[in-house]
Amino acid sequence: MTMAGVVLAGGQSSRYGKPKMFELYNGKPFYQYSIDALKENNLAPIIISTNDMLAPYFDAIGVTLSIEKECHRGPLFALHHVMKSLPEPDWFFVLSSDLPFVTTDFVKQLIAYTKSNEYKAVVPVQNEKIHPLLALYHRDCLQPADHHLKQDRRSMTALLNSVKYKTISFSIEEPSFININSPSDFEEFKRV
Ligand SMILES: Nc1nc2c(ncn2[C@@H]2O[C@H](COP(=O)(O)OP(=O)(O)OP(=O)(O)O)[C@@H](O)[C@H]2O)c(=O)[nH]1
Repeated sequence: MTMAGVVLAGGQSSRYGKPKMFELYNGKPFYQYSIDALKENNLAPIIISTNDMLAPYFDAIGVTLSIEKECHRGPLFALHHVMKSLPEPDWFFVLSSDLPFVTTDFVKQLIAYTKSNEYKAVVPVQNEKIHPLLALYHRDCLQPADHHLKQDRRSMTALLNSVKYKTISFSIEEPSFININSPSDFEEFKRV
């Protein structure tokens, strides 16, 4: 079984006011935290899914850039684009690029559920909230994703509603879910 890591880093960061994936926490850009959590689980290849405007600013050593022709079409479009361009991997571990507290162990815990052939996605839940942007998708999701995008349905939830997926509950203390949307989010979480 082969598994790729996909870091979603092509958003608009409108709430942040500048491209948030390059914000530094302890001297390291946010997107690098996601790469490291995937790399430390030996996932390969590691893909940064982004667009033409942002691509030149990533330190791309040891990773592959996947550049969307049309930008800002959302995470489902990005995942579909990566799955189509990479015929090899069975599974794709998707992580946003705004998760400076994501852990290697969190990634490892989800990977453990891909051993069964029963599920086409493995998605974590915290406090009853589902987190499709820190989740695993099987290659078999490509066809339903294609179908939804053709109908202009762009949400990951639409995809999840059309495949059998496993949810994994995490405690309220799990820090991996802390995503940074605005400068005030960042200030608050640095304090905590
Ligand atoms: N490749 C790619 N990544 C995306 C796209 N839209 C969002 N993302 C990424 O998905 C993650 C979650 O995005 P959001 O924070 O919800 O949206 P955003 O556009 O980055 O920020 P806002 O404009 O403030 O909503 C981030 O890591 C984004 O970089 C897209 O169209 N393509």
